[in-house]
Amino acid sequence: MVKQTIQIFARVKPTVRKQQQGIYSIDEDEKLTPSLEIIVPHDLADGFVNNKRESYKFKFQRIFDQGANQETIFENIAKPVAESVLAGYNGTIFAYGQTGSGKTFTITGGAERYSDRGIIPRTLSYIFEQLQKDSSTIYTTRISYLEIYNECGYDLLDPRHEASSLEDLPKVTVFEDPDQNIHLKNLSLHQAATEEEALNLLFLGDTNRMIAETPMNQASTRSHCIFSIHLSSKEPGSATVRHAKLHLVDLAGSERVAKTGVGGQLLTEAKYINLSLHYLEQVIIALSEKHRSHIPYRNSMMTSVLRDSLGGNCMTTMIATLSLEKRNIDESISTCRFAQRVALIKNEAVLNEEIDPRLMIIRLQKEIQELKDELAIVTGEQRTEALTDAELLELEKLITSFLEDQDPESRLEVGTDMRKIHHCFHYLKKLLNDKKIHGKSTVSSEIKDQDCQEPLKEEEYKKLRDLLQQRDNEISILSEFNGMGRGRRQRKGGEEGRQPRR
Ligand SMILES: Nc1ncnc2c1ncn2[C@@H]1O[C@H](COP(=O)(O)OP(=O)(O)OP(=O)(O)O)[C@@H](O)[C@H]1O
Repeated sequence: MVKQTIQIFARVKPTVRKQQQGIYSIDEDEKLTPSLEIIVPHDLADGFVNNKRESYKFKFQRIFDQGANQETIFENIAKPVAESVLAGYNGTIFAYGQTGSGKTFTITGGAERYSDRGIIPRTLSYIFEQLQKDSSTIYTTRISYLEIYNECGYDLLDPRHEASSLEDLPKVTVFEDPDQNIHLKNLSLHQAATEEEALNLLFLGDTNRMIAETPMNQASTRSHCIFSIHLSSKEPGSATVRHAKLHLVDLAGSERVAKTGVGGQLLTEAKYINLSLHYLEQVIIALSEKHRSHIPYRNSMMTSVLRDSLGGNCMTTMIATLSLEKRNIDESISTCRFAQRVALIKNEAVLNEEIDPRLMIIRLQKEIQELKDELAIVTGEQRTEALTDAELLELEKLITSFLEDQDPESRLEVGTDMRKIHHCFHYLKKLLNDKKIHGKSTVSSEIKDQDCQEPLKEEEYKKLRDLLQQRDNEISILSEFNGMGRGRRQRKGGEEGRQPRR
């Protein structure tokens, strides 16, 4: 588990007019936590005598001044997050700032020059480069692109997007499972095997993105957009799969409604944007306060979707985009204040590992087969097939000789092969039934008969002994009679040294 507070960075958009200089300064002396000082010009102060503060200082992990290019932003902000995603952790990078401050430029990039590519295309490029290098792991990359417009979710990769108006498209809805995991219904996931495929999905989504114009920004995006890269990885032969999500979030502008000077549809949009940003702020405030048990994630779609990114299982980074011009001072201070609160939020990122049940079954089946093979080696038998006719015949011969063996200690040796043991029982049962039903003479019945003859043998033995005694007597008489007393044999009881004739 990695415990980390949300990392906050500031990026200052290049100003057009030189006169804007002197509004802010960056203190790089404090190397570890540089600070940004915003100076409120005197002419903005209310009235002749006032107690208004003249400057505000805010600390950030790093502050990127006007000269910072897209490569620097990627290397310092996005690359470390992409690396943790490759290692199996969830990551989020979100850009927050007023309209026209450079959120889209930072997250997606500018369309004019290749070097203006933003965090999304550079991250895709970096991730696919790393995946290609690592041949020891199997990776699957899927992309989703969600737009939240007026508090409704839309799938920017829905192929019907171009043909249908926004209202006719199925809305993406949020639902929570019993384990409080958030799922998005109607949001498609597209597999991308290469960087090119992933970039095509980004371009498709950007084309479908809701664009409206306001007097303040001629190409101002009026919706929140979440480009997500879902990365699954597994080692060959392993049933453990790692899942990591990287959300790259371009929030709608945070300017105040009054300042935009819009009405009608655009006013409605601005209200929704302000409301959802207000709910985001509520969540941030609740999270930054200690001992708050309830966090109002459910108030808006955006906070529900970003639930894990805010105070959950995620490594999150915020980029405060600032357009530090005189007229934007208030907005810039407000953006920085928001960032300071965000910096207090602690996240706990864990490795998202799970056992794939499909792979687990395959692994267990393999294990069973291995055990069967092992057992077969131990018993010397192939246990998976039915016994052959030859094996059955052999076994029956073995049973017959066992039954015929008069030695009470004799054993029927069939090994540990359960098929043979079962067959022995069946065969014995069959023999007994045959005897009972048909009175057939069987090996066992013959043995029984032999057992019954035992007393007869004893009788015969007695008879023979008597006969021998009689013969002995006769010989003695004859010897005496013929004067052959020397040849007379000495016998105890007339039986010693003689074997009865059978
Ligand atoms: N760092 C930068 N370098 C050069 N041009 C920039 C930079 N940041 C922003 N711009 C330019 O400023 C204009 C407004 O920027 P962008 O559209 O990114 O703002 P935004 O914050 O996304 O606005 P909105 O909230 O309306 O979506 C664009 O023309 C963009 O190319």
